[in-house]
Amino acid sequence: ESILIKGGTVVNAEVSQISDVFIKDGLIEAVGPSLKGDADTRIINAEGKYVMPGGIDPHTHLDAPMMGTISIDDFASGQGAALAGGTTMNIDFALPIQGDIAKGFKRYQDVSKRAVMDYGLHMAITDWNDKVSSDMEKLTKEGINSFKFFLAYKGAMAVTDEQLLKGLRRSKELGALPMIHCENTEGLVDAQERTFSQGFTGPEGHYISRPATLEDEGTARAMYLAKYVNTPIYVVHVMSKGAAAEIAAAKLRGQRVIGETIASGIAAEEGKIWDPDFKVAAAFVMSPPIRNKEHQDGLKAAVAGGVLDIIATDHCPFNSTQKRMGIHDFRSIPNGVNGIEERMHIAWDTLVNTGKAHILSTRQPALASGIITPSAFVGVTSTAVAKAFNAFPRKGALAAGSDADVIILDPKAKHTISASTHHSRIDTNIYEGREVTGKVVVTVSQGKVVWENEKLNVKEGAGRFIKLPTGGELFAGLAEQDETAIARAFPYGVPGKPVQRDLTEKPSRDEL
Ligand SMILES: NC(=O)NCCC(=O)O
Ligand SMILES: [Zn+2]
Ligand SMILES: [Zn+2]
Repeated sequence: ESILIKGGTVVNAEVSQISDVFIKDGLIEAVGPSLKGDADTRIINAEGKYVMPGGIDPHTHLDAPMMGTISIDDFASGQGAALAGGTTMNIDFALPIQGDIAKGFKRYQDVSKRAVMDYGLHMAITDWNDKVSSDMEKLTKEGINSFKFFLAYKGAMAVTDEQLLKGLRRSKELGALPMIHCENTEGLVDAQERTFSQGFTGPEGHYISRPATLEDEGTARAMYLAKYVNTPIYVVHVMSKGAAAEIAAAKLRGQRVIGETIASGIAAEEGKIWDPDFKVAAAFVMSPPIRNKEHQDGLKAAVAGGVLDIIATDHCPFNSTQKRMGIHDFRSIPNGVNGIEERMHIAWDTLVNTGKAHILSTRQPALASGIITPSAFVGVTSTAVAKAFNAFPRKGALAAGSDADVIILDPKAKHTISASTHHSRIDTNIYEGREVTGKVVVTVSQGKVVWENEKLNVKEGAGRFIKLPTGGELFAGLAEQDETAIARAFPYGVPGKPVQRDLTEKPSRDEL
């Protein structure tokens, strides 16, 4: 089976130019001008459209057991939604079973059998003991190269600083990337109790009890601990401008930090969590919370300026019946919003659709209003993810030899996002009624057209588990030592050796 996409503007993270793309047997065979196919090649005309690597969403929770229920999209429905929105690979967060990561991995091997597109897995670490530590190594051999730590959800998934430090050290030893949900665990509990006792029991209580300061602190702390251990680190779902500023500061002091924001963080309508209709308000409950325009503008500027490297979704959908578990107490509303289908459109409409972007070549700090180019769009939605998790250039590139995960986006096509037409199983949509310009009209996954003419054509089980290797550029040249070792090497006395002192002489009473 082969496909020739002709005459589109082919966009990679570094460059875009009018070109053809020839796809054969699941791979990109050639990218260049005036390509010819085989006798039976299907030809798709892409003139006036953008041809881009399929999106990679590194932050999803499909079939995820959380807060006493399970997220409503499984691998089939969630990935179907992804493909309809131009995302051709996701990296999902596998969760342990009662702290046991080996058991958790087995569960995800099972539930992911329904996959309709390629996927990878991260593993969350919610407890610390010798078995977790040794199972981490086993999982890296199975194709997991990242471990997630939550500094929130006390009493459930949260880790202490002590556990985090051990986890950071072990991750580094294995060449695996630690990913952190950054909030101040104890501060949240304090704020939730105070908020609830003041009578804010509804969804707005969730927002009130998660001030940006607690996210900013968690972000700074996680990054300083990563600096201390001297490991690369990935900050998930940055939702506050202060947290983005902390990431900028860490990058400036030379840390290897990858900052991720999410579609809802930059573009969900602010204030909806105060809606008098519980169903509407509860749909917006996620952590850290969706913040106001000031934060959203700060996050967009951080993306445009290269402080935040990736736009993901944190797609963790719960139906309105599931959200009602917290009807009397916001602390019991399952946390999570939709986004896997909307991300590419929301990011394009929010960050590229200005007209001005097309004449600018790269991301520049000067674009502080949050405008990015089509190339930068590909960077933050696909290539940077592939690079962070060592899947590049198999994924995240339109180049000979890469997997044929390709999308065609029509920059003129408009559509209105709605729960009545989306492909996720969730019965609400936080972008309900929003019109976006720029639409993915064709999605090619593993060399096959799976989305065209508004129709999905997918097969359960077709998705492959992409094993992600450890190490790579993020770890290259990284000193093995943590900061105590660096201090030990300080050039006084004999470098690296404890100082020899005469300890026989006791101090006199007067000296004491
Ligand atoms: N973000 C959220 O509210 N739900 C999913 C779990 C997480 O990423 O914290
Ligand atoms: Zn999180
Ligand atoms: Zn998440």
